[in-house]
Amino acid sequence: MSASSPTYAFLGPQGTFTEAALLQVPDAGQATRVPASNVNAALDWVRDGSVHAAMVPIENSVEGGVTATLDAIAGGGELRIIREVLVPISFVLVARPGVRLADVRRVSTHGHAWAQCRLWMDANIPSAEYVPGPSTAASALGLLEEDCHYDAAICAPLVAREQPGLSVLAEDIGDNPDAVTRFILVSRPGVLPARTGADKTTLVVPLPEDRPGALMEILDQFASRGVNLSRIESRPTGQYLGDYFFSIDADGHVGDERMADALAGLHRISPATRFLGSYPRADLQAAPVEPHTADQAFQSARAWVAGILRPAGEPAENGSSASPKA
Ligand SMILES: O=C(O)C(=O)Cc1ccccc1
Repeated sequence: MSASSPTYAFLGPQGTFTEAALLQVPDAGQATRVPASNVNAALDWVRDGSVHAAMVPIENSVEGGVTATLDAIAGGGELRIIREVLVPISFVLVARPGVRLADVRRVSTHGHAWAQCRLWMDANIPSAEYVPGPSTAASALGLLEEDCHYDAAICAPLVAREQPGLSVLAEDIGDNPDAVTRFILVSRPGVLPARTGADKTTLVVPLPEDRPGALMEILDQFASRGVNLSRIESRPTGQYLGDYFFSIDADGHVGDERMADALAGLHRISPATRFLGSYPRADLQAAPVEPHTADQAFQSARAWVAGILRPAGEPAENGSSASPKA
């Protein structure tokens, strides 16, 4: 891995929506791009230093969180999200030339693509059996293999255009024409992306065991500091039945006083809370901030308490005295 040109892993092979997301990263077009066969492999390459960063899907507007990614970043060696990318998604149904829609019995694709084409499938090939694939492009390319055991695949229009061995049986088969998937660029902990004023923070918060109201306490750390949540999902830790963590996206940057204070509160309640990064929002939308939760309000509140604690007559760090002038 050379220091000058970055190496990026992505959920491959070529032609996945994840590759389209990676190509939105300014230097990715010229960078070395390495396809991974699954999200875990891509993230392990980041952890062991074989790549600088990996692009993986995290959430889509129809199915919600991509659990493979939520689980993979929640455990193992620490990782940091340094960027998010939004990709509008449209799907096509492809098959080998000569195969007709009426011939299709088994269809392969990524689970999130299948979930987003359910209505179309029910209306057009109701008896089709689903064959889970590692990615949309992997399923499409699988059709070209000699021993392929399915008849059609759901993938991005680009894959079909670039593969002469595939023909398009149907276009725009997604149930929601406005479907968008969110992808994250993940690196090892290092430099924190600068605060832009329109940022997002991702956290993993283990639910404290057997404590009534624990979830409410967690939520209150955000609510009482004016921090809005844009995603919250519970996931089983896999350790034992009933053991859960929360995967959370919150509006703001750890450099914002209200977010830093909320994180400190979370750490008191759930010390194994994991910080997964603060990074610019893809939509550049700044969250509205009430005056009483702005940085200045936290700073003046801290100064007020410090003044109470300071021995009488001792000047504050900025030289002013805590006691009001007569
Ligand atoms: O399989 C792909 O092409 C991916 O990049 C994962 C995915 C699948 C469905 C919608 C968005 C992303």
